[in-house]
Amino acid sequence: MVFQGIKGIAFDLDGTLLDSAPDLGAAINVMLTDLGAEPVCDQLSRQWVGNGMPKLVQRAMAHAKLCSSTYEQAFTLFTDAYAADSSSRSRLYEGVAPALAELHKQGMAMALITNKAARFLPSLLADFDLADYFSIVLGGDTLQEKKPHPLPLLHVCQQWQIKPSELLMVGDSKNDVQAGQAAGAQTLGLTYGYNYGEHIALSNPDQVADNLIELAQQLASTNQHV
Ligand SMILES: O=C(O)COP(=O)(O)O
Ligand SMILES: [Mg+2]
Repeated sequence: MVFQGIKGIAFDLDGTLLDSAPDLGAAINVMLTDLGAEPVCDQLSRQWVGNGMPKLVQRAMAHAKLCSSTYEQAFTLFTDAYAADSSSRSRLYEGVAPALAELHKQGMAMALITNKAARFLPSLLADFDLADYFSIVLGGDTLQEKKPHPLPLLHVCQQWQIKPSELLMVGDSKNDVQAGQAAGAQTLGLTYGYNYGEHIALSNPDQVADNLIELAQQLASTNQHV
């Protein structure tokens, strides 16, 4: 990896730190079956994740050919089901826990920038022991814009008083890479998450990796922190 001068890291959540698609898919299936549609498999619904919960519900409804006039009801069914259980089927990806612990030990500033609705974040971060790592947590509905817009990343840079070029955006989706590129940040794309079935290399991040295991060691040797 060739990252230089990194003073802070912004991590994406779904598909990057947390394999949350099984719980998202289960809640989607509650919504679909309650509205009289067939449930879908996890492999399909994970391709709908990435642009926030309203888009996830809309993509599921379009697939099931449900009338858009039932959207409000569908959204409530989905969010109620996800609020009831957002973590029992989800798992941290391999290497995430040791990488975050090592970066934290190094004193690296870390933020979470997800497109997931903010109300679901406190319990998820607690359930997976992530809450202490992030000095800033932004959901998809925290600010006026969400990824791929650069605003959340620029907000983090402003809070930390660092230049965008000193921020590393780490994510699994083209939304993360595009937000990073638009902000002027450095970008790391992960190969294992949810990217609409596309390889993350097609979005041209500065680097591509299969996991986070080596990130902490490499940043420790080449960078200073805020
Ligand atoms: O909620 C989504 O659509 C995706 O969330 P993410 O930004 O953490 O990948
Ligand atoms: Mg993601």
